[in-house]
Amino acid sequence: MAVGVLALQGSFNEHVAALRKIGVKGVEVRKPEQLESLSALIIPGGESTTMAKLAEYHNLFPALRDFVKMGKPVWGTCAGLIFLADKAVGVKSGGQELLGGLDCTVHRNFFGSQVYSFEADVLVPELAAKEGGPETFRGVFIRSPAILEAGPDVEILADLSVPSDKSTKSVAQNPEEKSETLEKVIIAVKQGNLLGTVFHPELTADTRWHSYFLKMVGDANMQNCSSSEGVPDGSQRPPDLPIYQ
Ligand SMILES: NC(=O)CC[C@H](N)C(=O)O
Repeated sequence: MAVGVLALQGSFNEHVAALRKIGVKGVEVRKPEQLESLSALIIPGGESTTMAKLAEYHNLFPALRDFVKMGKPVWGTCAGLIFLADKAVGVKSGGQELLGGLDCTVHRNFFGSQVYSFEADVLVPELAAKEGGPETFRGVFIRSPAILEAGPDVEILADLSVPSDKSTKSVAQNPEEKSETLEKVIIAVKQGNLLGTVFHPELTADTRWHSYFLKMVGDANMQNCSSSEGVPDGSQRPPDLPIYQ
């Protein structure tokens, strides 16, 4: 199985390293034709405006959009999630091109600028159920977006309570702070074969999100095999799944 990692800018090396830890080779993608042989793609965090400009420069938009439309699994982390969303607010003047596909509206810098980056333990029951380990995951939020709205087909995997005045400073300085006026913002979603996390699993030692995505890829491959003509026989077996450690 070949999993691509969009390698225009941002934390693509860290995703490749996380994949290697779970026995999967990540292929750095910089050209449209490289997508043809891939079964899945990770779009890393970084800076979504820059990523869009580079994708435009390398003529990647048509091939990336086709990849999403074909139903191949795609996981966007942070800037990658913004890129994958249908709609983004809080963007630079003049807007920015999005890949689209994920039926969400994201706020590009919901928590504020770099100084308001923070870490917090987030409860992700789905991840714990499928991958085991602790119920929480250490979320690294760097100039993080948040998902403001999600469409009816979007499954919410995790949310985070933040002060309802969106006082980014207090979230950043004390994410565990108890306040009476909290509101929940969505921070991880799944829509069919698309996965989005506003935080950076590739910057932690916990590879459960990568394993979770790889299972989505395995399931998608199985579906492709069983929906192909005839009764599956030995020759139609899905590609071998990665070795989980
Ligand atoms: N860490 C990140 O990926 C930050 C994303 C950033 N808010 C953007 O606009 O792209």
